[in-house]
Amino acid sequence: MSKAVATRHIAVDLGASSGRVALGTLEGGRLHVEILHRFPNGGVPVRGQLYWNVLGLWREVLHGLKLAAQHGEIQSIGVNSWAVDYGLLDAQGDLLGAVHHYRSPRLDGVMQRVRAKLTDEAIYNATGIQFLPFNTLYQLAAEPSERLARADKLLMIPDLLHFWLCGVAVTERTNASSTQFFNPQTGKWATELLDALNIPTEFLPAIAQSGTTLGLLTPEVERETGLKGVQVILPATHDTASAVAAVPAEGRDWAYVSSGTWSLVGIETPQPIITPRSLAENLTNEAGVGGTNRLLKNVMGLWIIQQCNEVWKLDYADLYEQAAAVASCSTIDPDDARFLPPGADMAARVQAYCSETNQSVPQTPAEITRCVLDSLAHKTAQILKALEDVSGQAIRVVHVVGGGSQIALLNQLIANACGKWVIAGPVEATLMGNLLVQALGQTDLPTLRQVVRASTALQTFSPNPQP
Ligand SMILES: C[C@H](O)[C@H](O)[C@@H](O)C(=O)CO
Repeated sequence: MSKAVATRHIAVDLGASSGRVALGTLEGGRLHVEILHRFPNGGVPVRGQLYWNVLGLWREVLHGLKLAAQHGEIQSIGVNSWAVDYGLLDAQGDLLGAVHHYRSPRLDGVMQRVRAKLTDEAIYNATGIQFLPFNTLYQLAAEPSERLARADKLLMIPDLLHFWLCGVAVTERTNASSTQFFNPQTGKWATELLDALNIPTEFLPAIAQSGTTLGLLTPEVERETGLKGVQVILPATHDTASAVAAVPAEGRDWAYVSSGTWSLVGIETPQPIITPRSLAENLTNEAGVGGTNRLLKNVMGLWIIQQCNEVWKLDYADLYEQAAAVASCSTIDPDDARFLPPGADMAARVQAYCSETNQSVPQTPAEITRCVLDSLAHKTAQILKALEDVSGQAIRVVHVVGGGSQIALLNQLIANACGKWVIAGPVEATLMGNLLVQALGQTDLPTLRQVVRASTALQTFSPNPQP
């Protein structure tokens, strides 16, 4: 596999709290990643609702591409982001209004209304997706029908940026699978669910696989950035799918935690697992690279601590060091609905949960952080058990990838709670997965993961009772 000639690719990774433009160089079976541009992201509150500033993100992406153009010849570019959110375009290709944020209050009660109309079995059997109030299915159900009637195209966030980059409008499969109106068995949109809710389906684009070449940058983008002859190639556009592709695992007895704002806890299976048991566990089946299935569960993740720290303004490394020094006390269910919306009162919500459940109430930032990390570790252990039961696959090792893999305390707590070895890294799994799918196409995952292993230093945590 080791090619003598280096190839160079650009990955754009848009996360809920920040974005990056990175340059990846693949040479001799190793991938070198250089982050050229970092920028903040977040919800924009307007008149009681929450939106994404996609035009601001686009400006940052263009700036990153200008920097990339100074690095010589580049073969391709691909964009990934969080899932479920979308832009609507009119027949001229112009955005129809602002792009809604999945944590916006417009979704309050919508999932319940849809579930009262369609049975859980009908939705789950067609899609295999975890019931989460922000899934695209419920977002479309919350749209005014006049806005939907004017829409000519629905594009998920990375697909929207690919459209702006090269003028081609498709939906990449890993992101399509997050919507809860994609059927992973047929590989087609589950239009019957939308029909039943009187939601039009004509605006759904064709579904394309990761590794597909969409085309060259438009002349406008070339002029704006100075890049020339760069192909837009679809990575796994759902960030979690890119991260899972870059899990440095071998064999089959492993699970992953893609650890960041969200904690995505799952395993890879050859086929979707859609059974009464997987429905009862509310497990999700999202598409992975190379036709794999990601059987996983969303856990609220580091979001709770991030929101607390918006107020505390502490250095994260110091905060985690202090949290390691305090004793475990109480635990919360991180997926309790109260933790989903943003808010300066997040620490108070954690305290209220502890008080309502008759546990001791953490007081200091270190105690609250410890409580959240302990809770994430316990939740991870519960989900791994459910994944083993539902799939029949034994899990021996847990790979923690993404930004959260740098938190040694959390890795150790996960190892302890699960009684399994944890291998931490790479931190940049999403960028690596994105870049390697561009570089290697629909290659086999073992080859891709071999490159990740050759390019990354990993850390191992053994399960023991000491945090
Ligand atoms: C809504 C979340 O973004 C989504 O469920 C999760 O899979 C993700 O993309 C985390 O970045």
